[in-house]
Amino acid sequence: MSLPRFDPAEYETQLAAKIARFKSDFAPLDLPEPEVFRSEPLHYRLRAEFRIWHSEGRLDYAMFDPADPKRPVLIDGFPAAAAPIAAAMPVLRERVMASEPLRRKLFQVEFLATLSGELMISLVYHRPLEADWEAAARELAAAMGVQLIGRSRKQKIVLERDWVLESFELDGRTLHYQQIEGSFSQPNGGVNRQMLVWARRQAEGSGADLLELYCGNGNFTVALAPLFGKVLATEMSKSSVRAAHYNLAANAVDNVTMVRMASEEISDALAGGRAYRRMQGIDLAGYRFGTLFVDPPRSGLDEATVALARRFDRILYISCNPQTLHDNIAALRDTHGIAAAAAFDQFPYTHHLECGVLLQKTAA
Ligand SMILES: C[S@@+](CC[C@H](N)C(=O)[O-])C[C@H]1O[C@@H](n2cnc3c(N)ncnc32)[C@H](O)[C@@H]1O
Repeated sequence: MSLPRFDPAEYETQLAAKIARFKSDFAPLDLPEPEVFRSEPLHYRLRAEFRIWHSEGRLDYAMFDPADPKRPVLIDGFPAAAAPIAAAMPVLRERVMASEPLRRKLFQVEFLATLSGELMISLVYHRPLEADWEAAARELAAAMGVQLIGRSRKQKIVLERDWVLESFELDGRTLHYQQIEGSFSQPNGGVNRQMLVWARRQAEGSGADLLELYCGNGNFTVALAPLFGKVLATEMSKSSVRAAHYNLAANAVDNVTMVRMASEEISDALAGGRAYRRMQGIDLAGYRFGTLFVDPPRSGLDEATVALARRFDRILYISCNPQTLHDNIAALRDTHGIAAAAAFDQFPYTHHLECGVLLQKTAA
């Protein structure tokens, strides 16, 4: 693997190759023709991080080629970066270079942007940060109009807030999402919107109640909840659960119960396993679950969660790893078949492909 080349002239050819591979790998599982959702060919990434390379008073953004990981590749810009990041990169570099407290032992820079135009920048150092850093950082944040965070070992300085607020229109609603520094958020904002639209289309008319696992900051929860009676949503990360609570309130979604639980734990609880303190007050018997929605990490569904999924009539599955998606669908093949499929090009110019499938029960 090497650093991607961002050449829009190659975009369609590369995407066609990924789709062809998806179709042939999944043909033995009777994959229906997938709907294909394209990315913007440039400026699509809302997250980016770069090492900082110091040389004789000069600073450069650097990336590392996995094929040659010791040699920094100095870059002038990053064509994949969303507009707020692309505009901020040269300004930040000049300002940091001109300021001793901001420049000294700066190791890494992380950007998190939103479609709504907000930007947060984390400056990561190999030294403790003191008052002179904070004074210079406040000036920088005000001049650039961004959220700024300083981090070093066991230290995190947040000047105003450690999150940005995403907002966009979806099927006639304006949705708002808090996205917290260091927590998961979808990297390609345009493709994420298309995933939400597709997932809503698959869920339409399913009624009954929804169980969602791996809900993160409630990205899909907020979009899907109005299509269901009640929703039980679970996620493992504390900061994501905090953001999810904020996002349910910010979008006036009031039919969701959120629990911080690993998928293995909720699968165990629903299989009648041990009593979990975090489930106290939740009337599991009061849910009429018809749909399971999952968006797991690259490792896919664990065995207990596959066993849980088997009990659902409809499984809506978003996956960032076709290999584990394939294995999970193969494991469910005796009870479920693929009713709809989609390919979302979240990661242009790489071999990665995000996929969506709707699995429907074919046998008890
Ligand atoms: C691909 S992200 C999807 C998040 C969310 N659906 C979204 O669209 O932003 C996967 C999420 O699963 C969570 N996660 C990872 N392992 C988990 C586990 N064993 N149980 C529950 N959640 C887990 C991560 O914290 C992360 O938020």
